Parts: sequence; C-alpha cells; structure tokens
Amino acid sequence: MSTRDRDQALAKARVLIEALPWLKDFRDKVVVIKFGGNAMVDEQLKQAFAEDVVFLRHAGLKPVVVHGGGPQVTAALDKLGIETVFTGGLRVTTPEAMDVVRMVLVGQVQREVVSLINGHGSFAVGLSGEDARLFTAERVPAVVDGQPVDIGQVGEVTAVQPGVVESLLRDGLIPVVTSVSGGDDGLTYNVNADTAAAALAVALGAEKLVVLTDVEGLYADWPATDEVVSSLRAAELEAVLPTLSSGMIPKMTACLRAVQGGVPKAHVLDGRVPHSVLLEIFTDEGVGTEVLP
Ligand SMILES: Nc1ncnc2c1ncn2[C@@H]1O[C@H](COP(=O)(O)OP(=O)(O)O)[C@@H](O)[C@H]1O
Ligand SMILES: CC(=O)N[C@@H](CCC(=O)OP(=O)(O)O)C(=O)O
Repeated sequence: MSTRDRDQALAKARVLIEALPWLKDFRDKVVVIKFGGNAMVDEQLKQAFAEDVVFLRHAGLKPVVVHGGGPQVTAALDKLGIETVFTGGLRVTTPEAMDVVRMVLVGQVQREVVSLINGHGSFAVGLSGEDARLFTAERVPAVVDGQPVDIGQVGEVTAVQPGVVESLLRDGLIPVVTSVSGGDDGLTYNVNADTAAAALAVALGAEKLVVLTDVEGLYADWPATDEVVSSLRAAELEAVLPTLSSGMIPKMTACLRAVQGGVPKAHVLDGRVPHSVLLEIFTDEGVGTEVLP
C-alpha cells in the first residue's frame, strides 16, 4: 500500500470512528425527520435523503419521516386555476383546496417518498394523520399582528395516537407520515407538516427532531443578513418567534413545541446539502440551527 493509499484509508476509518459515540447514543432511539417540500426538488438530493434514512435504520436507529409538499400542492392548485394564499406561513385552505391538498400530499408526495426509500429495501410504509386516527386536528386561525385571521380548513394537532407508528417501528419499518388529519367534526384538515412532525416527535418520545428545509438554518436578521443562528434555547426562541416571517413561523414554533414537550433537541438543517441528516447525526460538523430546551 502506498503512503497516499494508506492516508486515504486512515481518513475513511477516522470518519467511521467519529460516528462511534453517536452510534452508541442513538441506538434504538426514535428520530423524527421532517422532509420539506422545498428540500425535495432535486432528484439527487431526494436519493441522498433516502440513503440517509435507510442508513439510520441499518445503524440501529428508528427513523420516522414526516413529509411536506407545499410547493407541489401550489403547483397542482395553479394547474386547476385555484389561487394560493399563505397567511402567517399557513395555506388558506378552502374546501375545494382541501381536496387538492389531500390528493397531492397523500396520493402523490407520500407515495414518492415511500418508493424512494423502498429503492433500498422493504422498509417504508405510508400513513396519513387520518390512518388509525394518528392525529386529531382542530380548526385554528392564523395569527397576524397578534390578531386571529380565519384561514379555512387548517388545523392544529390536538391529539396523537402514536400506536400505529410504534407498531411499524417495532417491526423494523420506516413510517412515512403525511400531515393531513381528521377532526372530531368529521372534516379533513390541512395541518402544516412541521407542526405534525413536532407533535409526533413529542408523542413518540423522540430523541431528536430534524427539520430539513431550503435555507441554511434560522437567519438572525432575515432578509437583511444571512448569518445563521447556530444554537438557541427555548426561552430565546420564544422571544424571537414574533419577529419571524413566512414558513419560518410554523417551523420554529414546531421546534419550540418539540423541546418544550420533552424532545432533547430539535434541529433545522439545509436540505440542499446532500446527506445533511447523516452529517448532523453522526459527525461533529455543526450545521444548521439547533434548539435546546
Ligand atoms: N429568519 C428566517 N430564517 C430563515 N428563513 C426564513 C426566515 N424567515 C423567513 N424565512 C423563509 O422561510 C422559508 C422556509 O420555510 P418553507 O418555505 O415553509 O420551507 P419548507 O418547505 O422546507 O417547510 C425560507 O426559504 C425563507 O424564505
Ligand atoms: C396549513 C399548511 O400550510 N399546510 C401545508 C402542508 C404541507 C407542508 O407543510 O409542506 P412544506 O413542509 O413543504 O411547507 C400546505 O398546504 O402547504
């Protein structure tokens, strides 16, 4: 073996050894990963995401995927000539739009994520919040400048029955969850996927919530600067929440609820970086924004 070959082999071994403490810590632990619609635009990135999830499963963790699909819903609504309006980071959802949301998220995006993961084995099983009443949702208004604004069939998760997800995990499977949920009133609700991921992470007693998105993390003073906040505590996040805009509102609220609900750490990561999930879980690379209790 030449010196160069040996150095390369050593570097590879170092990477594997760096993962050792994390492999020990995370063995048998549940990690909820929110795969955002904006992070699922590129074929190579989608493949890398599927590889990461399957890697986690083979490494002895219990990954649970909650997927988004906002951009995909907007594209379908556009085709049908239905206008898209977001208020406080949430889609204004008429009964007509609700049918499209469910069709696209459950029938298209969820199926795609399931088949991407199953390209690497027989692991992924798709579920929506309606299956076995995983989530119960209740209609909520958006809050704009402190005032409630009606946004239609949009719900918050008020109850989680995680049994169906726990059964799948016991069988070594990878649940792929869509946020669309049923209400006690018999209606179907459009639940933001970050919100659903946080509620599920809390109910499962997850070790970590990882939220993939299309920015590096939480920007300190967006859009004026792109300086990423690398770490913040729940109390600090609570203070900055009212200053946030658009999609970051449900995302950071979800991280806050997760850590307040007992999840030791929530992490917003750049889904445009290939294998960002693996890098976050198994290496010392400090990427994205972590939220601590
Ligand atoms: N302080 C902030 N830091 C980072 N991104 C922000 C901030 N405020 C608003 N944003 C916007 O939030 C977006 C992420 O939310 P969203 O589009 O809902 O993502 P996803 O589809 O991954 O859930 C970013 O692309 C950015 O445009
Ligand atoms: C109420 C609400 O806004 N629901 C979201 C659900 C999908 C989602 O959250 O997708 P991303 O994670 O890709 O943004 C929507 O209709 O777009």
